[in-house]
Amino acid sequence: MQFPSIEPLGRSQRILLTMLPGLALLMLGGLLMLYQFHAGIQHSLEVQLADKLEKIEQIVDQAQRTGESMLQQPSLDCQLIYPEMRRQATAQPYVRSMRLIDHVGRVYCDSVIGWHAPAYSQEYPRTERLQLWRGNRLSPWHPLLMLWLEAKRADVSGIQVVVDSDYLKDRLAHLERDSWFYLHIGDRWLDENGSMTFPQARPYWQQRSLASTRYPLAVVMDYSMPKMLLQRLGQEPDQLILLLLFSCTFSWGFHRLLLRSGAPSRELQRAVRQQEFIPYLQPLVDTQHLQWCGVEVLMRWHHPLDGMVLPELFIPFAESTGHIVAMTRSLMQQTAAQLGALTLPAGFQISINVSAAYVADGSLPADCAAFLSAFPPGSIRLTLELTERELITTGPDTDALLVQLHDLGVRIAIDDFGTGHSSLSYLQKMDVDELKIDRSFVAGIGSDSLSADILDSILQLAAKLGLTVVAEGVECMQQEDYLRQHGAHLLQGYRYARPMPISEFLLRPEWHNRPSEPRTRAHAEVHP
Ligand SMILES: Nc1nc2c(ncn2[C@@H]2O[C@@H]3COP(=O)(O)O[C@H]4[C@@H](O)[C@H](n5cnc6c(=O)[nH]c(N)nc65)O[C@@H]4COP(=O)(O)O[C@H]3[C@H]2O)c(=O)[nH]1
Repeated sequence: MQFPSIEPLGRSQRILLTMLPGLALLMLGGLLMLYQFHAGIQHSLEVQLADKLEKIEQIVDQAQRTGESMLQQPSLDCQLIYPEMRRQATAQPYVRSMRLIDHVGRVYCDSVIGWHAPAYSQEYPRTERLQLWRGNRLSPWHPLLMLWLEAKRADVSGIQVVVDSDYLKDRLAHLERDSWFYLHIGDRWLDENGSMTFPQARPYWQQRSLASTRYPLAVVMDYSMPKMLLQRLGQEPDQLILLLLFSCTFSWGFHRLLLRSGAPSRELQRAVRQQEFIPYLQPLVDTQHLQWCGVEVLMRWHHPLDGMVLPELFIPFAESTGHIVAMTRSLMQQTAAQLGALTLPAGFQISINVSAAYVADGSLPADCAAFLSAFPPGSIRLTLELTERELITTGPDTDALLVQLHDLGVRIAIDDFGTGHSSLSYLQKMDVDELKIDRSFVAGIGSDSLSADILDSILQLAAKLGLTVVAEGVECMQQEDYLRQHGAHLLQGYRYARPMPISEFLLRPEWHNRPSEPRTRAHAEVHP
């Protein structure tokens, strides 16, 4: 058996230890997730910047093409060119108006109002290729983009192409919150609402910009990475939920691992300390009246992880390592504590399995005395069942021990009689009171003639030696009838009850409602 183990840690220490790896995983996963989100956001911002810059460059390209086409006209005399200027300003997308500037720096032809009266005319700066204006005479608060194209000809200095800021702001607009785009030209900024502004100085906000390689302009973005990360987390909660689930599962797995990490021997010691080996009782039934007149105490391991563990999975290991002594002592103490407080029927038999290691240990008589002292003197019949699983060393020491035990009123039974090769030699060398016929022989009743013959022989032998015979594994009426007719004294088996916890045993009416008078007589009759 693989022994599950719980280290001797306190509950809170265990919980903390269990949570730590989960928390570490959560933090690591969280950091990885944030890193992934961060990289995704950065990439998306770069893509958006590039996209907006490209769209704004397309607008400026269009304005430049329109201006250049005007400058290529053979004559730039205003009266001749004005209809074409007007037509171009109307027909070309994004272009709002155009102005031809003479070498003095005055507007002499405007696509909106035609040729200028000198009073209206004004000087325009002709050095900046691109400028952002807050507005002009016609719409003073409506920002405009001015593109200056110098003409390499004698009759004109150049042309100014005006682009409405509405087209630009539309290109800057986007849906995401927590980021803000600007068009930056010279020392001026146009935001996505179409206002001339400066980016606000906000704590924790960062800026990225992408400058055009063809024009003196840049698209700038103002953004808050923490806010964008939170927003992304809100948009994609499934990753976080998955991470949480994974961390919890990891913690749980670690918890299981922690519980299973001890060595088998240490685990048995721990289980003894925690009183996880608990007594189950299976009734012994007298063949005369078929009434409950005693119990066999059977060990169960109530493991906190694996639930109820049957003895065959841990007893052989416990016997080979010697832990069985402490385990049986604990079982005896628990049984005495729970049954000793009750008023049991007189002569109530309590059979306990005892391994060779306990016989050799030397503490057995004292433990039996302590067990008996929990009950009124003479009220119970303590029977120790010695199994043949391990060889019990016979000799003077064992003889002395058996004398000591008999002096205390303790009876000795040989368990699983007939299955091992030393059964008969035990009978010869030890002062035995009871034989327990193995359930394999009982199972053969009615079907296997060889088993029935062996069973008959054991019953005859026991009768000759004056020993009590207990038959285990009685499951049906045929077996019960046979055993009653052939001289067995006590019966044990699923026909009457399976092993059960003491609390359940105490609730069973079978041992409460026994008529005391016939029982006592029967007892006297069946027990030599
Ligand atoms: N098929 C069948 N089985 C029945 C029937 N009636 C009883 N049994 C089972 O037969 C076993 C009787 O105990 P055992 O011969 O002393 O055999 C015991 C005993 O050798 C050992 N054991 C149990 N408790 C202790 C203990 O406290 N100390 C020691 N050293 N060994 C123990 O483990 C063995 C198995 O114990 P359990 O699993 O409790 O199995 C018990 C019991 O549940 C039935 O009608 N049909």
